[in-house]
Parts: sequence; structure tokens; C-alpha cells
Amino acid sequence: MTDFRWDKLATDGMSRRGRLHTAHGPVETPAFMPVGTAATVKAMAPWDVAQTGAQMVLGNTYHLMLRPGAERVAKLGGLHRFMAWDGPILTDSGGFQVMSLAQLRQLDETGVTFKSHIDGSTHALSPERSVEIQDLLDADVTMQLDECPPAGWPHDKVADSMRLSLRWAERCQRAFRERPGYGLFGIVQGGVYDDLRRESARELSAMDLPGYAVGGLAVGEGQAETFRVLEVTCPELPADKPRYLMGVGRPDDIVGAVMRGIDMFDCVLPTRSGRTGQAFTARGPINLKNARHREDTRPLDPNCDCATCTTFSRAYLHHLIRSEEMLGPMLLSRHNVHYYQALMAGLRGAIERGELTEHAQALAEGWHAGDI
Ligand SMILES: CNc1nc2cc(C(N)=O)ccc2[nH]1
Ligand SMILES: [Zn+2]
Repeated sequence: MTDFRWDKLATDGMSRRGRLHTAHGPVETPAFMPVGTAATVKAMAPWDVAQTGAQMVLGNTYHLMLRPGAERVAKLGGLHRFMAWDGPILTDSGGFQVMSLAQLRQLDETGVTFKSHIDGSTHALSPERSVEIQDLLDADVTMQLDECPPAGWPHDKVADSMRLSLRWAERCQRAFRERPGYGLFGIVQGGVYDDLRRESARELSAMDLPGYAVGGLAVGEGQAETFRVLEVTCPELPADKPRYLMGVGRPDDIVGAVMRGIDMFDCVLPTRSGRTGQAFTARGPINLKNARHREDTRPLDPNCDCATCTTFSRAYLHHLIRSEEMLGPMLLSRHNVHYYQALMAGLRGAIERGELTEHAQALAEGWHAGDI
């Protein structure tokens, strides 16, 4: 059984080309993880997800602990068997979604208690229980339980929150069941405050964890602030460990974050916006609901070799979305995840060639050119 580790294969400025080794196989980085919230990447079968080139998917602890339940998933053989995904899986801790989805939640030193948004039942999530749930799910990467402070909190509140998350990181590390191929990631917090970000990154680095996430971002702070926080945080993290930016993002967010030292991403954008008719292309996003597509026989993106783009016209995709046919979200989700995976493959190659700056420039010119 392989040991959990990340190999750094090449660098270009602050960016890194690497390979993550997990119990369920390797992951080429920089990597984008499609979000499989309730044990499914919405509107995509696992073979569709694999065909996009995705190697690792994300599962949400909050949803799975409520339904079908962590013990039940374990009884059914774990998340890989349950959802027929035999590649690596990262699960989040549940903390972020409790604070954004649950009702009547109470957070204190012990953890967070809340009422399920599904049936109103009461649940408790401590650092130890979050680690146990992710173990029951058989996640290759377990995320520490943390608190994600809302944008706009003052320095003193963010400081208290960040230090609580540090104490929870220690508790998660003690509770984590070490086994080959599995790893626990810490999460750097600290809001938009440089001193707090440095304190969090340094304290977590001293814990010698197998990987580090940068949390507390993509909460409305804007791209410039996100990038500034990365410029402060990444240099404080170990150079030989993977860095995961949670919840990011649009294609241009991802390129900018890779250039600032990030290796892993997850975001609902390609699947969620695909379901509403938005498609990401080399010439920027387009919305298939727009009437201008109704007789357009061209493919969605002539530069894309996915099944959606090589089989169907924009007119047909427009029809499916306008008719609210199930096939619409299916085809657009597949294209968007394929587009994100092709974006990551292009970034990996550019870093290997030492041409990331030029590659990023060419991508931006395409996006700004706009659809024709
Ligand atoms: C979509 N934005 C986003 N920001 C996040 C922050 C966290 C976090 N744990 O700070 C987790 C998930 C997140 N998703
Ligand atoms: Zn396509």
C-alpha cells in the first residue's frame, strides 16, 4: 500500500507541478476536484466524471452524515464502493456547510451542534466526530474541522476564530487514524488579516501535516483580496506539501491561484452553472439560454473535444435548456468539468515547460475575446 505523499516534479515561479499519491491512486497537480456533494457529481455518472480526466472528487460530510449517514455508508463498503468511484476522494469536515445550510446551529469550543435542514433532527459535530465520519466514509483526504469566518468580521473576532480552528486541528490530528495512503489536511484561516494568516500557517506547519488547505476565502472578498491572502499565506507553508484552495473557482481564479502556489481546487461552479445553461469556453462563459443560440449549428466550443462539443449543436443545447430537459444539465455538466480538466492539464504542461506566464496570458486573451 502506497504511503500518502506529494511529489514536487517541477516549478515555474511560485507555481508547482506535482503528483499526489493516495490509497486510491495518484492525482496529477495542479488538480481540480469536481464536487460530489451527496455521493454524486450532480447529473454525471462516475464513468462520465472519469472521462473528463478528473482523478479525485470531493464529498460533503454534512450532507452524507445526514443522509444516508456515515455508519450506513461504512456498512455499505465506504464511499468509493457506494458511488462506484474507485479514484481518490477528499471529504470536507462539514463545518463550512453546517454554518451555511443548517438551522439553529451553536458553535463553541467543543464543536458545533445543529438541526438538519432535511428533517430538523439534532446533530453534533466535534473535531473527533468529523474525523470519525470521514474515516467511516473512507476518504483518502480528511479535512480538519474548522470555522470559516464570514467576510467582514473584525480582526479580534477572526483571531479568536482562527485560534479555535488551530485547537481543533490539534484534536483532529490526535483523533485521525493513521494508515498508509490516507492523510489529514489542516486548514489555514485568518480572514484577510496578514498577521493572522501567518500565525495560522506557521502553527499548522509546525504540526507537520501531510497537506494544507487555505480556507476562509471565496466568501465574497473578491479576487484581488483572495490573491493577496495567497501571496501572504503560501510562502509560510511547507514547500514540499500540497496546498488546497477551498471553493475556488472561476477559470481565471484558478490560473491566478496556481501562479501563487496552489495545487488543488474544488468548486461547484462547473456543475452548478452547467445546470442553469452556463458553459465555460476558451472564449469565455456563454449562456445557452440566450436566444442568439437557437439556430446556431456550431459546437459549443470548437476547441473542445468532449462528447457534448463533438456531437451536438448550440441550437440543440439551447433547446434542451429552454425545455428544461434532463439531458441539458447532463451535457453541460460534462462539458464544463471536461473544460476544467483540460484547463488543469494545460497548466500542468505549461509549468513543466516553464511557460506558465505566457500560457496564462494566452488564456486571458481568449477569455476576453468573447464569444463569436
Ligand atoms: C465557495 N467558497 C468556499 N469557501 C470555503 C471555505 C471553507 C473553509 N473551511 O474555510 C470551506 C469551503 C469553502 N467554500
Ligand atoms: Zn466540450
